[in-house]
Amino acid sequence: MEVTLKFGDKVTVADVRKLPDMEGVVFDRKWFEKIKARNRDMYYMFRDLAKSVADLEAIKTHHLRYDITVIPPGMLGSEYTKTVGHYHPRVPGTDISYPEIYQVIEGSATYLLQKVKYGEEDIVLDVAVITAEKGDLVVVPPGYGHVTINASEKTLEMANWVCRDFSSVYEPIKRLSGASYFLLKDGFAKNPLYRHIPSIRYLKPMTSDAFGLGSGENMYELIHKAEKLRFLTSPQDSMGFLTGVL
Ligand SMILES: O=P(O)(O)OC[C@H]1O[C@](O)(CO)[C@@H](O)[C@@H]1O
Repeated sequence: MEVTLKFGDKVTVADVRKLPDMEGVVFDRKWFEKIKARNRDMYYMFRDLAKSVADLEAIKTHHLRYDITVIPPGMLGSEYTKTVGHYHPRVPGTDISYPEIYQVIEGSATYLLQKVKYGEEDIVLDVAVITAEKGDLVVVPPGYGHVTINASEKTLEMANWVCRDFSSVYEPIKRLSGASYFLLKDGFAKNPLYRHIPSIRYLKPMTSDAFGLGSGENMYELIHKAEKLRFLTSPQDSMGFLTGVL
């Protein structure tokens, strides 16, 4: 059965990540092998949303994309449900990778952000964990891979703005069977396949006023102040801001 979202006047059909898509990134492998054939839905991605034709034009002109992702609560065996996780490629002609910004619309999200040594993805230089609630914002700065975990009992609905000109990079996280930490019922557990993992830095999310939004205002509205999203498409011009977000 199709899962849909009405945004503006348009109804969008979800891209669905199913349990077999989590192959290789789940902590509890025994559980995964037993259950993967069930092919159950894990999360729903509604990509490239816009409230009007004019907004979509503006979004495309600024090389942006606005997505909503819905992650129902649940367990992957002993691990909390999560996204597969990925990195972003570098902006052409630079050594800076594309950043991203998330906002929680409903529920609670645990964002795990990790920076690895260039060319040695099993050596982690920094790990930050940010728990965000409704209205909170989290910027994924250049150089950080990210996984979103729903460690709550409610459905998580979150939005992201990101540059529309690239595809995410999945291979390093898949090859290492997940991110550097897994969130289990009794806390974070290190992924033994990484050679070096630092302790987690627990950080706070940004609030909407950091981007000139009203309290709890949806960051979709930033399309009407698109200069505030320029750091997503030309991060090399906003490194002062981006190096200070974590
Ligand atoms: O690509 P993954 O790791 O499954 O994560 C999905 C999320 O990433 C995005 O592609 C944005 O980075 C969203 O559409 C979605 O929230």
